[in-house]
Amino acid sequence: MLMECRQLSRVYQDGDRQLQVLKDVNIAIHPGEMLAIVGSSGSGKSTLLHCLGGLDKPTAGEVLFAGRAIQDWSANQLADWRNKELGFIYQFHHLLPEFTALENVAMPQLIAGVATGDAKIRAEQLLTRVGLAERLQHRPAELSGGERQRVAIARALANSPRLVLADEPTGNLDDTTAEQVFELLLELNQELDTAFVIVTHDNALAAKLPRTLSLHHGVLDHKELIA
Ligand SMILES: Nc1ncnc2c1ncn2[C@@H]1O[C@H](COP(=O)(O)OP(=O)(O)OP(=O)(O)O)[C@@H](O)[C@H]1O
Repeated sequence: MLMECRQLSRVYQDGDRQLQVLKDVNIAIHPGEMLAIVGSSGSGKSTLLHCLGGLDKPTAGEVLFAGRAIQDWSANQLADWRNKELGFIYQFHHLLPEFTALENVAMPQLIAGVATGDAKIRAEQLLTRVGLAERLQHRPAELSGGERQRVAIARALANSPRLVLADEPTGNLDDTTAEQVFELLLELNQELDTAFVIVTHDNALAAKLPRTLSLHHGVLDHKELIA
């Protein structure tokens, strides 16, 4: 199993009130699979993704990556793990504005200790794969919204992660561009050994994926059995 949540709960303190955002969530994510998490606004989707990515800690339960409980790790261990094993894609691209597309995709590799020349070669290959061979030297402000998300996708894949977590990756795009970017994610999942978890409120896009989990007020619709 690549990643698991077991009886995951997250409670936020809201003044003197307790807000239960996730309740006893069980999920098992297999290597290389692709799944969507859907649910209405406030149902806990982003909180779940943050718990999977080690950006938020569960109040109760466990989050396991390759059998290891990540909630016990130090901030340094988590940062190193995120850099090497995970990729993140957000609704807004979060690219570094003063750097070119090529430099943005090379950056996670440089942080991981890859030599500059090798990082640039891989960045060029990835950007070519996502259709941006002619845009390597452009800065984010010189790219369209769809192109920026393609750079963000290439960046997320730069260190060959085992898992990509995407929070509304097409949420800021028009329908046609959203569909194209979503198709690209599907193709990349087929080509690579990388699992993708995609949070979306777009049920039509989610329906294209082999598996969809639905959150309602922090509870998964169909509780999954852990093997
Ligand atoms: N750090 C926090 N402190 C207190 N409450 C929080 C915190 N983070 C999220 N919440 C609350 O938890 C609930 C779930 O939020 P979350 O962002 O996970 O929902 P979501 O399904 O991703 O929503 P959306 O689709 O609108 O992004 C919301 O009611 C939110 O206000």
